[in-house]
Amino acid sequence: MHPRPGHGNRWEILVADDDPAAIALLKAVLSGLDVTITGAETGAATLEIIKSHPPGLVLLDLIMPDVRGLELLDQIQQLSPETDVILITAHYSTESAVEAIQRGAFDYLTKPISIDKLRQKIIAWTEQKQRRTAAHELESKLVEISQCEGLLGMSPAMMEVFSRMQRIAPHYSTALVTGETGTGKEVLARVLHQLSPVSEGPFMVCNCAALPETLFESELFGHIRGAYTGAVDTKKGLVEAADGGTLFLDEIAEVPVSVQAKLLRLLQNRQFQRIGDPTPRKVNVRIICATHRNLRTMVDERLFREDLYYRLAHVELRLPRLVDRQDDLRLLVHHFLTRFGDQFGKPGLVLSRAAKALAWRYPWPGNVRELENSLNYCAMMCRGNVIDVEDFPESISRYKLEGSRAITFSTDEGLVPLEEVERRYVQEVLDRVQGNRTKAAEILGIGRATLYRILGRTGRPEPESGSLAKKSQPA
Ligand SMILES: Nc1ncnc2c1ncn2[C@@H]1O[C@H](COP(=O)(O)OP(=O)(O)OP(=O)(O)O)[C@@H](O)[C@H]1O
Repeated sequence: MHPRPGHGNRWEILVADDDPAAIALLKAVLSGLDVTITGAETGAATLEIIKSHPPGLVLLDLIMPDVRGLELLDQIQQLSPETDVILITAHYSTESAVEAIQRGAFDYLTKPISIDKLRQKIIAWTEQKQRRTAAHELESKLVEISQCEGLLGMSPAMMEVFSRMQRIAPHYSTALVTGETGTGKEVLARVLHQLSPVSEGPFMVCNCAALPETLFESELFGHIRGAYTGAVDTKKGLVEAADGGTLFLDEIAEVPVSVQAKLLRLLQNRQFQRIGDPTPRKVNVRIICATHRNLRTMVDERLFREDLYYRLAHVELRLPRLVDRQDDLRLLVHHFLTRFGDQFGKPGLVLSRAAKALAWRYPWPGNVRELENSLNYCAMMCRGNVIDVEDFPESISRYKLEGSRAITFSTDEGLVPLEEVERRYVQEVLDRVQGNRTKAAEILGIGRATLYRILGRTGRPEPESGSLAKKSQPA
């Protein structure tokens, strides 16, 4: 548990001292600060308070009647790792101060205590504690959201997706998930289902691209016996199977135009008919559709019904390309390397510097799926537990630096700011001189410090690329 500020945002401090006069004195000295102070005169009383109501800080007298101060320090830390301890002793010795800090004490003070010094220390502690608590809370929220059912991400773009998803999940009846191939649309659909009120119900997947037109309708809506040649039995479709849960229609753009009207009826009224059966049926189902295609363009080309498009586009979640969220790359690489390291019995699997540089500059057109498959391959191919450039599939390891990468000035979201263009150009020049920063700075006519500043702008870790040329350039 993370001790929180006590009443009215005041931090709680416990003074553990066998001398009641010393407790009273410390209470008086700290009375003007934004803290609440309690006292304990024995080790046992101290531990009782730590167990029942852990304070943010303990001012611990090293000499207690029933237990050695350092032992008490250990016990406090075991019971409440987030509680800080400042040790107070009458006799200063460097060894005991060092030992106290090594054993995890936050600070060390000797008697007689200077009132000014103590107040300064407590003020500094409350400020630091405030910062640590805020950072800790943000971090756990991020981790919790990022790990939402295996949909990893911590980039601003993914944070925006998570935030939208959390707002949509309780209320949507139909949602559209868009994004390039391999960006995680199906994973997102599963998370949306998990977050929705029907999470206990079934999650049925229909891959619209995998079904021939003739089978599509029957697969989706079912049929009755004798409805057509070969329909020997009455069969429920996916729509009915998903009743009480979610139907995921992957590759919705591939739904034959002939079936789109029936799909619209399902979306509008939750009504459908089995093939050959005139009775309309009702279902209680949430529908999530996904596509990597631009449905708007398909509407203009009359390949997709406009009314169906508007019904779907009403609630849209768009997943960014992997290349546009490089902050996630490190997270995903780590995740997949851990997974495949376990799978192939190669714990502690890592990328060499050159491999890292390659992974960071390769555009990953197949997005997370391509990254996952490639790292799976690398984990299988590498000899020890270090993956090098040549362990990557050839299409990636032979990815040429020179001339192969056009600097893109726009992303899916639109044109990019000048600062980003500048950063990309600097990266391009750096690539062409095989990571030689002095040479790159010379060509660009800027100092090395400016070059570092420009590269550092995204906060993205820039692996050293000096050794890349040797390892990753095609023979
Ligand atoms: N954010 C993520 N965190 C962890 N794994 C992910 C993430 N995004 C995608 N993946 C993994 O990448 C692979 C592809 O994901 P998914 O099938 O959801 O992509 P998709 O966008 O539906 O692809 P397609 O358009 O080709 O159907 C899956 O194995 C999935 O587990």
